Amino acid sequence: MTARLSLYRKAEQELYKLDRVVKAQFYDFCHLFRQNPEQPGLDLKKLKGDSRIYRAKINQSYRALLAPVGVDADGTPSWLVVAVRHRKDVYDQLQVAVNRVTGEIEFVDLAVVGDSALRRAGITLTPAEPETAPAAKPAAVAPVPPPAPPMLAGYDAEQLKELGVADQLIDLALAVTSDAELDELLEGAPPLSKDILYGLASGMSIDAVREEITAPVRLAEEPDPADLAAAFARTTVTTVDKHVQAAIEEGDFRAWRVYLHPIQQKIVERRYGGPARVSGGPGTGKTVVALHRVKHLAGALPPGTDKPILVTTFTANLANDLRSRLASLIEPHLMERVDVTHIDQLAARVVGENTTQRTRKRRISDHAAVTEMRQLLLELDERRWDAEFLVEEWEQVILGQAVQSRSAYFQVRRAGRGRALSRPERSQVWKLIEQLTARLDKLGVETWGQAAERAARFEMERAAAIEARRAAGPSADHSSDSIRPGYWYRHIVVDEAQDLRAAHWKMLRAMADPTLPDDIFIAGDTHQRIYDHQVSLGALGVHIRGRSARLTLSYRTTREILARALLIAEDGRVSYDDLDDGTDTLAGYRSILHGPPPAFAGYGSWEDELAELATTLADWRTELSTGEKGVSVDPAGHIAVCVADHERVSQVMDYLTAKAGLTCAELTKDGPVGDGGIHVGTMHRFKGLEYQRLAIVGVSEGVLPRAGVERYRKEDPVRYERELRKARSLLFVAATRARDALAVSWHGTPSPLLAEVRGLVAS
Ligand SMILES: Nc1ncnc2c1ncn2[C@@H]1O[C@H](COP(=O)(O)OP(=O)(O)OP(=O)(O)O)[C@@H](O)[C@H]1O
Repeated sequence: MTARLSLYRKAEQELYKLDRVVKAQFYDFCHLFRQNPEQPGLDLKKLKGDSRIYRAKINQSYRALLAPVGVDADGTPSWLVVAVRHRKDVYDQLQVAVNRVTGEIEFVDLAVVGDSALRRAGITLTPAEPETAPAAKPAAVAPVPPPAPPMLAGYDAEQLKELGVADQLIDLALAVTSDAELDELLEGAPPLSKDILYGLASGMSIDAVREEITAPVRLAEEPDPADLAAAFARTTVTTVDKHVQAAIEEGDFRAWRVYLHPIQQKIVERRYGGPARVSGGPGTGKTVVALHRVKHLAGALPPGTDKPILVTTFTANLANDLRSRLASLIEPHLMERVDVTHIDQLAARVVGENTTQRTRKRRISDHAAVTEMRQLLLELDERRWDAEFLVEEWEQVILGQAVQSRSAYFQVRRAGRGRALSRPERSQVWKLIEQLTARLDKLGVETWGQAAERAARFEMERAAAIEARRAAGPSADHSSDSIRPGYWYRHIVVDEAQDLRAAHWKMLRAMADPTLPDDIFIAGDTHQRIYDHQVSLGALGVHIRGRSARLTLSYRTTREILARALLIAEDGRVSYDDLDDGTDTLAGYRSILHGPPPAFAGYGSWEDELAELATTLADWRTELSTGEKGVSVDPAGHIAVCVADHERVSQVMDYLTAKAGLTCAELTKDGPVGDGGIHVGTMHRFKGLEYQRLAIVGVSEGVLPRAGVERYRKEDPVRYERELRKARSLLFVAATRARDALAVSWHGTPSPLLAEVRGLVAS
């Protein structure tokens, strides 16, 4: 071998989209190039504009653009493929550069920039292989329409340069006058330039861009712009070896495993003095960061056969998803060191280990507990209290704050509970809850909240014993101790953290040594909280202050979907907590993906709505399997229907199967059940998932929020607001599961949560 060859990310993405035959010819090209780059068939030539870029022939039509990036210790020259494209799209002006902020190699691609933007900035591209005589692009110069004011008129070249925009793009960026022009300019732009310019165009202030986008990726010292070898060492590339074929065939699906955004990378690799948290809107890669964090931590473990890393999340199906994604990211021997368990399962395990078969109880849902409470109130002929209110009071105040006694309950803060309770009322509530717990006990059952609280207590006792032993010093006699000598886990990584209960946090806190760094890593977004478990981590001993980071760039959802989803989450009146005592926002949350605007439509009846749904799903299925944008997909598992409640799941599935001949699988807590291609489930089940096309149906008044909520409007306004916010978050979670297409519909009167979006669609 006389040359080493690597692939720049952009080139890899271009390859994904090429025809199979060209891909195969590219593999042959790589083989020949590695043998001898100079062989005549490859026709290696420098571009005229940038002496560091060469073009070489893949076949009659396609060219690889390459840059020599240094020589290995054994004297082998190293080359980087920066682009793969049709020869008519190769221009002499293409350039590689070293970014002055990140020090990474950047390939600036003006070939995809729109003509009007190029002309406005006075740039003419010269084809490297002209068909006949060299011609400017475009041939016919249409008069440039009178310029609209430039979008970034408030900024100057020096500012863009300082932020890290690639030099070649600066004049063009300052000249663009519309979103469409900006999209064209940035399609082939290096990632940092893209982030900065989209950030400024979406209204972020220059200081916010500097702080959130540039600062996290700035090298300590300005890099040498001429040192391509050093820049190459800093750049993530794919090595072209026998595995490249598999990588390219896998396409975009592997991207998250290989290319972290520099901000994601920083969060993953940092050493934290204590618990740390990453937040960010849907699809910004929080789970991806959490998984890479596990990889990073697992790679640094001392050898062993134990499982010192816990990865946990809210539900069984999300835990399954994390497990399979992690298995595709890390080596099997590291995977064996990781315990992936959903939080209730973990609590159940702790309770199981600390109790005997005889004292173990069957777990019931809160819903079942409300039914028991209702029965109890009936038997007592107690009409002053509402069963749901009492069970919530128990869950959120008594269990949530680990209130152990009646006198403690008199003192406790009941923040967010709405209705105030006098001392005599608290006394009545306490008594009724005592009666309920006695009743459940007799039945041999407990709620998941009770189990979590018990687990927390067991673990806190264990942690206290460990600390006491530590305080006593190594020479003390521990022979009669019944407690295991150490903490369960060295590192804990939590995903979907916004929905964990206070008791879960207390349990987790007690399971990892609080004196060691990198103990707990938390990923979550409070805008997506769909259960009633609001906590203040600091008060539970999980101190994240000063160790929080936020992601703002969505990799999942198109800008069109995001803009509508934001109107659902934030109507200007709602504020969201940051899992501590501060607030969180979605400021700067943005996407660089484009797609059709989501459809919002109302129908006269449920039957009409279902009929239209069937047509939409059939169209989507055909479009995906016939290769939209040139890439065909087996539509199974890529299309889903989301509804507010379980009853509607059955109605949708029955209709689609019986009347439209479409096969469905129901999304359950353990994932899809059945082998039908279209997944159907309640909004709660969609948490953490994503689909290429998604329909949300039945979004009518009285469904979201459910009709029962209305009675709290006067009775208990705080509760009313809480219910409204939960419904809002639920719809927000649902809408942001869609990658490319979203259709939202209702029959009769639409849900009030759609008011703002419908206003936008109508205007
Ligand atoms: N660096 C990256 N490169 C390519 N794709 C990425 C990257 N980071 C995230 N993604 C993709 O973006 C999508 C969303 O990522 P992820 O599920 O981690 O987001 P999230 O913030 O956890 O979302 P949610 O809060 O909605 O659950 C996934 O398809 C993921 O593969």
